[in-house]
Amino acid sequence: MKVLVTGGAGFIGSHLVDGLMESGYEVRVLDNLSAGSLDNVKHWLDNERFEFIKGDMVDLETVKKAIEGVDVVFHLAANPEVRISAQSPETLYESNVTITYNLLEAMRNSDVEYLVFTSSSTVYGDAEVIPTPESYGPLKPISVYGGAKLAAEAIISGYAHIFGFKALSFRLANIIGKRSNHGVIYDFINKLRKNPNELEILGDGTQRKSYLHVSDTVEGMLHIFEHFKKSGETYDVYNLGNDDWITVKEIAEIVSEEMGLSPKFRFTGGVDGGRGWKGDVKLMLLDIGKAKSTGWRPKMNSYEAVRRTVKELLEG
Ligand SMILES: O=c1ccn([C@@H]2O[C@H](COP(=O)(O)OP(=O)(O)O[C@H]3O[C@H](CO)[C@H](O)[C@H](O)[C@H]3O)[C@@H](O)[C@H]2O)c(=O)[nH]1
Repeated sequence: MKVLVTGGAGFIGSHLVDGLMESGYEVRVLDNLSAGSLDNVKHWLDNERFEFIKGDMVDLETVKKAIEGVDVVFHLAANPEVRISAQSPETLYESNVTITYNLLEAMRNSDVEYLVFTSSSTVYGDAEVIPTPESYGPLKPISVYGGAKLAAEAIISGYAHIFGFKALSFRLANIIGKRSNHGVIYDFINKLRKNPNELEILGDGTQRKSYLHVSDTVEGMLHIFEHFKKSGETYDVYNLGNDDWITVKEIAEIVSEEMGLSPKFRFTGGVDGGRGWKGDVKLMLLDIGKAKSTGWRPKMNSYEAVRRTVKELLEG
């Protein structure tokens, strides 16, 4: 079976590539290397089952070429920064909606059977039900990023029903681990390397979210994909996260402890009631009952995943 991973040189994408290669798939990666790095997949470059294409999905012809001969597409290429919603909405639209539309247009006349998409917990906005199940609605994202992910989910479902392929969306919690090059843990480590005496925390530090290690994420995606293939469904959605959650202040404490530091915490206060930035969801915990009903379980909880990630990022 031949698989295309868009964004396969990125953080989650490269770990997924590892999982697929280890399972014996033929894997092609399409990545524009804007945020990803060849370094993340360099250990596969000499493998005859692996192929790398540097290209931008904004160009439809590039996408059409990349899906030639492919049975399954894992679509992970995206700009993951919720925080640029206010400054660069057009970037988020292009890198989440336009390129997904191009992929779907390319798939119309192709033999691709399955599309797996990484959506986000941010589609739920400030959910009134916590833990939030997939059936929660109406969905009111509070960031352009979350809106763009929801738009992408919606057109994927529409194309799947009209053009005869099957599609699966994962609404991911905050995914962390080795090779991540953005996000709260990465930021805290960099800030403390610059100034070990003081740590700036955006918002009021009470933002509480669920974090899932990338190893559990990839295991979940591959496990649930197999389950989905047997289900006969045209389109389905699964939350992927943890059963617990952790505050930003607790993350700051774990990062400081692992670095052997006791910095003074300086809270910026943030916006809109202590959020790090406009559109930052303050409380996020997904109901992962549906994912668990397939037999998948996260091996690390949010606290363990955070500690492990700090160690991994410090090791470099
Ligand atoms: O220097 C910092 C950086 C972040 N934060 C806080 O830490 C929390 C987490 O922020 P991240 O940037 O790590 O992650 P987000 O919650 O914004 O979003 C992440 O998780 C989402 C899903 O839950 C999306 O998938 C998205 O792509 C991914 O970056 C936020 O409340 C933020 O305010 C700080 O206090 N200080």
